Amino acid sequence: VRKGGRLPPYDGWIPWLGCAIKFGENPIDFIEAKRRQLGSVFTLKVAGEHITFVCDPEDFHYVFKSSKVSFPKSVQDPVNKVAGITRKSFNEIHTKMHDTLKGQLATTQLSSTCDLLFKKFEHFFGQLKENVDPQQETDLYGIVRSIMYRSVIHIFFGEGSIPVEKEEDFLDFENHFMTFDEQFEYGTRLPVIFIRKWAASRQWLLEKCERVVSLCTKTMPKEPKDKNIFQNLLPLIDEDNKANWSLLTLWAALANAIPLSFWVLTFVYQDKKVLGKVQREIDAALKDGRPITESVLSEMPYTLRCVMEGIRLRSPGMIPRRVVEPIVVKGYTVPPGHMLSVSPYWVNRNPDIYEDPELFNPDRWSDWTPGSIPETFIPFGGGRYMCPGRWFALMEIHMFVAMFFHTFDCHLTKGIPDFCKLHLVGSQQPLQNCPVTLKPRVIN
Ligand code: HEM
Repeated sequence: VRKGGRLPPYDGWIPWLGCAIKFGENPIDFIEAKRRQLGSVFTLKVAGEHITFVCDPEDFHYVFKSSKVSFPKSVQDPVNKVAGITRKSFNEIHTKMHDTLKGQLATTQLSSTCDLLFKKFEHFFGQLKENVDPQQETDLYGIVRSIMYRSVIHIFFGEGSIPVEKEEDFLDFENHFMTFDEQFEYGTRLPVIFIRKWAASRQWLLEKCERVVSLCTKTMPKEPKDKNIFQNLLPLIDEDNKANWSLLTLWAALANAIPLSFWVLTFVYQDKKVLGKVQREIDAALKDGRPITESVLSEMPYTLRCVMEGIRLRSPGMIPRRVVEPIVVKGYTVPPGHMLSVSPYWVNRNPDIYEDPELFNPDRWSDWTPGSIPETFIPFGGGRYMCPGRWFALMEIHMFVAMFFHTFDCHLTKGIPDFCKLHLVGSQQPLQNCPVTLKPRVIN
């Protein structure tokens, strides 16, 4: 600890509440306004929590690499509140769960998952192509959810685990999952009495997850290679928390990847030059109706650059770690108990890193090597507990948008919707529907 132990400058002078009211109105913009006012290290006092932000990329290692901060301690209480995982279960198995999932979704293991995902996407894209009415407006985000939810559920938990094939079952799932997801952050903080609808949806989902656990247990194959993703995790989990862990895994697998797939589609459809380049690349790679494999994906590098650029523009508002020992950043001492945080959303808009940062410009990724993640690109977090699903996420979004651009001509009748700045956890959601007209493409 530095002599004198100066605390970072702070905002939030109202006892206990701090700056919670102003912060709550628009947390994302509030962070940037305070950075401009207070400098690159500052603390927000928000309803009993001290959140210290570090904004200079050269300081990110304090958040991701230091032994003086803890990932488990930053999430164990929120995880208990939203998914009901007990502290004991969390502390005992979290690291094993993380490592097993990371192993299964590592780049070297993705090839069979990629083939399976293609089959699911092909099935649902086929259905959509048959039923689409070019005269009728439809909501693009709804379409993305309908294909992605169903496919990812099959991949993670097995076919029929959560009934989503029939339209009415799917709509039930969609409704409850969206409520759970939209109020996820409130769920980490507020007593259930203030978020009854959210609590009811969580209960509904937990009941479905009980069924997932029971089915995955009953149908457990002997060979690891024949197991679905959750079946590989199941033996690690104590009996009482199996459904809760399955809910958390399901949420993690869907919550970011789906809005991001949607944003990539909207950004590209709004830019005719980019769209033309993407479609030429995809049409060449998918000639003769080839199935999409990892190797075929690698023939569509420009499309992957569009994915990276979409992720850049809609990255999570905040990634926290709990300080467990005093840590000195730029001469300020951040005491134990604070959340030490970075904002991927804002670092991705840092003009020193990205020229003209608000512009959707896939070419800025021209020198990037797929399979690596630049140090300052932190939408997946960083360090020991960086998102274990990142390679799967990039693969699924890449494949999904490629199939979409290949299959449909799409016109956004009202342009790109605004995005919600109310949440800090995860990628931003669209604020309005996104009406589009869709037409199957005729490829010469
Ligand atoms: C583009 C989409 C995605 C983004 C932006 C994203 C982002 C993140 C972030 C920021 C974290 C916290 C990391 C940290 O604190 O350093 C995280 C954790 C996690 N992500 Fe992702 N994620 C995405 C997709 C996925 C997918 C598809 C899966 C599942 C296959 C997944 C599974 C997880 C899990 C299980 C954790 C918790 C890790 C732990 O508790 O140790 N994510 N993700």
